[in-house]
Amino acid sequence: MTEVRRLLRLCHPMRWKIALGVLLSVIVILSNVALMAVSGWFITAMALAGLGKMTLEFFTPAAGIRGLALLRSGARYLERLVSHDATLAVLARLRPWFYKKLVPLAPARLQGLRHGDLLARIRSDIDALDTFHLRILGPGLAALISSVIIVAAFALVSPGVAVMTALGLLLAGVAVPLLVRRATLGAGSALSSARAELQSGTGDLTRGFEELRVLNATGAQIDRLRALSLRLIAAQRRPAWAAAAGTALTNGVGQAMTLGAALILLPGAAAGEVSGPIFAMLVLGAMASVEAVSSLPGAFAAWDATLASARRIFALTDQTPAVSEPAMPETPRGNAVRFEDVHFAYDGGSPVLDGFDLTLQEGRCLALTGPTGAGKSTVLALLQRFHDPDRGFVSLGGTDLRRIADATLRQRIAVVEQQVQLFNATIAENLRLARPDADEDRLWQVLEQAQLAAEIRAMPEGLKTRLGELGTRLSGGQARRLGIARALLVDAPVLLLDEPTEGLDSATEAQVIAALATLIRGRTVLLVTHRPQALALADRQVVIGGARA
Ligand SMILES: Nc1ncnc2c1ncn2[C@@H]1O[C@H](COP(=O)(O)OP(=O)(O)OP(=O)(O)O)[C@@H](O)[C@H]1O
Repeated sequence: MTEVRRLLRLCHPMRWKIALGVLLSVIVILSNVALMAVSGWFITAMALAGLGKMTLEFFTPAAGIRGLALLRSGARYLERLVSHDATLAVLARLRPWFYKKLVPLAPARLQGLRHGDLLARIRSDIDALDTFHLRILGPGLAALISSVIIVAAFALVSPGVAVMTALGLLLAGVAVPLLVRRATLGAGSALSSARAELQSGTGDLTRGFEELRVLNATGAQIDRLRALSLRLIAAQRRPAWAAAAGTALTNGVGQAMTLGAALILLPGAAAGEVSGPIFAMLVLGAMASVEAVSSLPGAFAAWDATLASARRIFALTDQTPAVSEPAMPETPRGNAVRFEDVHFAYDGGSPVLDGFDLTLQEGRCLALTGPTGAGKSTVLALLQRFHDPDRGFVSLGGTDLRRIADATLRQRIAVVEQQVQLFNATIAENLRLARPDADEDRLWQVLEQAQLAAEIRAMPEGLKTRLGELGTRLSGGQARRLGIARALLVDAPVLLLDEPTEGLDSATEAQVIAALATLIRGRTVLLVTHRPQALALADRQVVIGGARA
């Protein structure tokens, strides 16, 4: 139930919109019941008046019927408008909320998750949460409020019919939905995991088109996708069946309520205590009143899946970040880097660093080399404070990283990775991630320094060229140099270079090295590389997992 409380808290800022949606739903339900009841009364009264058995003032009820019909349609339209607006507002709030929660968890706590799984949580699970107030919270409240009003109104005319209606509504609004919920128990987690699997399978297929074609493995992947689709359909089947059966049962209860009202009123009608028009009014009113609870079986069918999605989301956001912000942050004096007796292992694994020492003086460039798996990237990760050492400390300007605020550290350290992360935006936008206020002159300046300006000028749209997903419109060397331009824009005094020329041919490598030579000037640089050309940039080389050079 804690998930429900937490979902309610997330909906809290939208409470007035949600309340307005509920109010409009109540108006729809009540106007419908009133419309049926008044129509029943009116038709019977007209018939009796036609037989000369009563006199009838025609205009008021006829106008009332028209008014109720208009009210019902208008309120239904507004209810849809308001409820969907509230849903979109909730979703618009949930996505950034979730993303903000993820940021401090990256990368340490998200490494175990596949890209597709994360995407599924951001997309499907968050989307599934809209069910909570659109199909569960709103209809549940509207059902409760309108049921109470209907029963109270019936009680004024016939306590017997009121009691029967109350029982009918309890049956259709509580017992039937509980049955539906029982039938769908466990289906929710199957559904959300099938959805996530399909999403990540589709992602693999679209990202890996080229490789799959070359490997002639497209057929197998499509079969996998088909199997995942069938799994999703199978997972959807049970909740769909249960909801449909629930609707049928609810309608059945509605028919029984009609019959029940007639049976209760018959003796009174026979004795002349209940007039014909009142008889028709109550019978049709009882029939229509089941609408108050008719959406609840669907709501309960969706309940399990919604809670499963909520659980998956909260499981992620509840994780504590791998590192915490200092209570009293200090400003590092200078930019020298030191690792002192650093011991580190990834979550319970075997030690990666075991008493590691390193001194990098301010303004120097140190190359870190060593065999694969020796821990070079781990050293860079520790210096970016993605993790804290298990023992020993890492310092910048003489201050332990644990005492430096995250924002200060990000201003001090720029990174150029082997795989430069580019976004499906323009070149200018990709650059301005590093410095949103940089003007065009500044962008061209860093592009010149990164030896990329001429190539971008030759593109028809220049800085406005869109890079495509993951920067696919650029060659490997261009992407690297764009990464270097971005790092130049950060203008941080400390620079981490992780295999910046790996995988490039020697001509492209020479271009990238020239760009790097500009970038590292005057900065404190830790360079991870095996490439002799890149090694030449360094003043000193340290071999990790081997002898000191
Ligand atoms: N996120 C992680 N979780 C668990 N173990 C990890 C993680 N990242 C790296 N490792 C392990 O830590 C060890 C050091 O890895 P690291 O990537 O730091 O080495 P490296 O020297 O940079 O290797 P390479 O030259 O291949 O990039 C390896 O055994 C690796 O499997």
